[in-house]
Amino acid sequence: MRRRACEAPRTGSVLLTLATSPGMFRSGAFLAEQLGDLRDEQVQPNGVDLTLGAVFEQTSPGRIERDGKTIGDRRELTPAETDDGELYRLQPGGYVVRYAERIAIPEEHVGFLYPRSSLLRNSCMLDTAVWDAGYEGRGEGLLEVHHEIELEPGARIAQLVLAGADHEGTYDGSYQGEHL
Ligand SMILES: O=c1ccn([C@H]2C[C@H](O)[C@@H](COP(=O)(O)OP(=O)(O)OP(=O)(O)O)O2)c(=O)[nH]1
Repeated sequence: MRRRACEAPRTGSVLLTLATSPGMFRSGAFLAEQLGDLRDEQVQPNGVDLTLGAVFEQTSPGRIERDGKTIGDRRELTPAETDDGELYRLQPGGYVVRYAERIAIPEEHVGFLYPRSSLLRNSCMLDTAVWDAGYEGRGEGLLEVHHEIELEPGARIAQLVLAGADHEGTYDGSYQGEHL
């Protein structure tokens, strides 16, 4: 049974009550079942870890207009061959990263992506946006590097969580089906 906010008990924490109600945030196991094809270590209690698929440096300006947008050109970086295998060695700056996993946000849900805390602890940040119901593709984010870091291709860098959500229509934007 779904509980409306106004029906939440007055004792205890309302936030805690809502966050644990059925239909709110789904478990990592539930999301993993939707996505399939994940390594065991990617499945977390509350979400699924996404891994580093590709890294790009933007090379020309983009544009956001009132009606429409242009994404700037970019250059894909090649990881260095090291004694420890392939590594991206990233100097401070901003990089567009593409996640390796094919994401599909089921209807009646919305996705939120967070950086892995080890990135933050290494002076890096991943900036992310909303994952709409019905979106399918391999998405992208902005990696801010504030101190040089080495990242292995396929390393876990982010965690996707899925929440139950009302919506009208499903995602039909320009990124639908990207990089599949
Ligand atoms: O960090 C994120 C967040 C979302 N997405 C995916 C899922 C989302 O559904 C889709 C579109 O995002 P958004 O709606 O923010 O794109 P937009 O800039 O508004 O473009 P459009 O209007 O073409 O959708 O991109 C990402 O790749 N990275």
